[in-house]
Amino acid sequence: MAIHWFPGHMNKARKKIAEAMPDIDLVIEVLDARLPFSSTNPMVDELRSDKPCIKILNKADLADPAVTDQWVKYFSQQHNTQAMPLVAEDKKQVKKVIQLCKKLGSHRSNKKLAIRVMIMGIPNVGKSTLINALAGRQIARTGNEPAVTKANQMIDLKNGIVLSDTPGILWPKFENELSGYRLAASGAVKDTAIEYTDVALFALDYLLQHYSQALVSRFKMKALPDTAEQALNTIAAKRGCLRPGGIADLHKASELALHELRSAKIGLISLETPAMVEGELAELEAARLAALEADEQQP
Ligand SMILES: Nc1nc2c(ncn2[C@@H]2O[C@H](COP(=O)(O)OP(=O)(O)OP(=O)(O)O)[C@@H](O)[C@H]2O)c(=O)[nH]1
Repeated sequence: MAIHWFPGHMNKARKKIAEAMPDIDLVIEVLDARLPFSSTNPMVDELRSDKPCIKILNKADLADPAVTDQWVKYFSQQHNTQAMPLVAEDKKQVKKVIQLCKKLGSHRSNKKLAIRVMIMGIPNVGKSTLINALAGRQIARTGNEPAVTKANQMIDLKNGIVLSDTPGILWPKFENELSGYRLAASGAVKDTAIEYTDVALFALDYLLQHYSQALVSRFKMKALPDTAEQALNTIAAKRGCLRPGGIADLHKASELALHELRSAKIGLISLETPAMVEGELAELEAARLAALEADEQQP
């Protein structure tokens, strides 16, 4: 089941979070380590205001560790923010999250009270998996389809932490077209949002630029393809994705390539770096200013 984020839904989610926030001591934002910028929603920082926040780069087992390090440094520079990579089912790592929650909540005047934590994030980043791991038992349902977390659960972990569940679900933002493609490539948004083959071509183009050796070796390519189209055709040929008459079945090859990307079979791949995202944001801002200027010059 997928959430369709109509403006009504968005306003309702936002209102619920805003109402719950005064009773929250600490926000945990769960991000996808492969695309920490595209899997965030700026509303998290807006709604938490000056409350401390732990940004969890979840699914770190699928991401490029060197790039994840860059993201941890990037987020750690933000106001009242700590960042850490995580594999949500790794008990040792989850213990560290609990310790960090307690440390950040130690400013509370009454130290006997449990720290009240809200877990926030877009669908499918691993919020429920993390909640279950923090609790040490099955509390929230998990699934690889977006939007299974149920509303309004208060969970006493009996370890000094009380979790407020749902109001934390936000929608991915699509202001930046590239973010939309990255979300689709990672499987975070339903494939129907953008044409499947387009997503695969986007991903292959990115892999050719940043992880070409991993791509060549996974699909046993004889030479580095010049273009994403060529790469997709090679994958179709190598993996027998053919239609009657020996024509390449590009839809099937796209499905296969994306599946292997998402399950890290091609390698540990991050879809964006802080430098890349900052460059894109600067370009967007320049385009916005140019459009404003052009508007002003209209008679
Ligand atoms: N590889 C990997 N997969 C993970 C990790 N954490 C969660 N997942 C998987 O990601 C999928 C989504 O996890 P959920 O915990 O259901 O995500 P959610 O954010 O609660 O999703 P909604 O309920 O839609 O808001 C599931 O298939 C999980 O098994 C992780 O650290 N690594």
